[in-house]
Amino acid sequence: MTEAIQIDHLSYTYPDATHPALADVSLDIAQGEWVAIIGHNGSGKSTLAKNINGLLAPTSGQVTVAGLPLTEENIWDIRAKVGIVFQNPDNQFVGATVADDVAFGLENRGMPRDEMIVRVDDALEQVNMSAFSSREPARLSGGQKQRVAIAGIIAQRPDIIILDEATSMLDPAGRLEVLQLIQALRERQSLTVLSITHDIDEAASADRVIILNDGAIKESGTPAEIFARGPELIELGLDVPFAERLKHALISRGVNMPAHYLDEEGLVNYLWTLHSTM
Ligand SMILES: Nc1ncnc2c1ncn2[C@@H]1O[C@H](COP(=O)(O)OP(=O)(O)OP(=O)(O)O)[C@@H](O)[C@H]1O
Repeated sequence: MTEAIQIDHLSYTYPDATHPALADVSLDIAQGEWVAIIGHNGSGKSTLAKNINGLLAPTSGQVTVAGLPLTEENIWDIRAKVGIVFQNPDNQFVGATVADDVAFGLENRGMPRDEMIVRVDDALEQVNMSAFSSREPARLSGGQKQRVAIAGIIAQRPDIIILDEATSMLDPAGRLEVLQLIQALRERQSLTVLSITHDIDEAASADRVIILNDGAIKESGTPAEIFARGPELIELGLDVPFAERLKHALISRGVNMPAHYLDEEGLVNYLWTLHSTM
C-alpha cells in the first residue's frame, strides 16, 4: 500500500538560525489515516507542514507525498494532492459568494464550466452548505467559513488534507462542526488527514497522535496511549484532556482510578460504578 506521506530523516534549519527547527524527523502516514501533530509553541509543527507541501525545502532528508518525491519538478503535482486549511477563516476567501469561492481553485486549473458546476455543488453538499451557495462568505459563522474553505479543497479532490490550526479560532460549536465534518468526509472517501493542533479534542479525534518537541518526535501513539501520560504531557507544556486532569486530581485524593485513558464518557461511567458500590 502506498503511504500518503513518507518523511525520511528530515531536518530543516531556517537560513538565519543556528538551531534546527526540525532535527531528523522520520514519519510515515498511511493513506486514509488521521494523524494529529501536537507540541508546544516553537516545537516545529508549522515547519513540518511547510516541508510537506514544499513551501520549504528540507536542509537534509526526503519527503514523499502520494508516492512522489518532493522536488522542484513535482511540486505542483504534489500541491494538487494536498489541500491546507489555515487558522484564520477570514483570510481564506477570494470569491464574492460561497459558490464562487469554492470554484476558485478549479477556475485556476482551467476546468470546463460544466464540470466545475458539478464539482462545486457536490463539494457544498458534502460540507452541508448547499443552502448558502449564493451567500457572501463574510456573513457566515466561523465554523461555516471553515466548512466552505474545506469545500474549496475537496472540490479539487485532494488525497490529503492538512488542518493547520484550522479550528483554533473557532468557538466550541464551530470546532465541533469542523471535526464532525472531517469524520464524515473520511467515512465517505479515503482521505488522509494531518492535523496540526493545540486542541486536545481535535487530537483525540485522530487515529494517531504525534508529539513534537524541540524539532523531534518525542512520542507517537493512539490518543488513549498519549493522553494516559498526563503528567509527562504537562511537563512538555501541553494541554491534557479535562477527564485526564480530573482523574489525576481524584487519584491524588486517594480515589482508586484505572491507569488507562478514559475520555469524558468513560470517566462518567467509571464514576457511576464507584457511586453504586458506596
Ligand atoms: N522564518 C523563521 N526564521 C527563523 N526561525 C524560525 C522561522 N519560523 C520559525 N522559526 C523557528 O523555528 C522553530 C519552529 O517553529 P514553528 O513555527 O515550526 O513551530 P510551531 O510548533 O508551529 O509553533 P506555533 O505553535 O507557535 O505555531 C522555532 O524555534 C521558531 O522560532
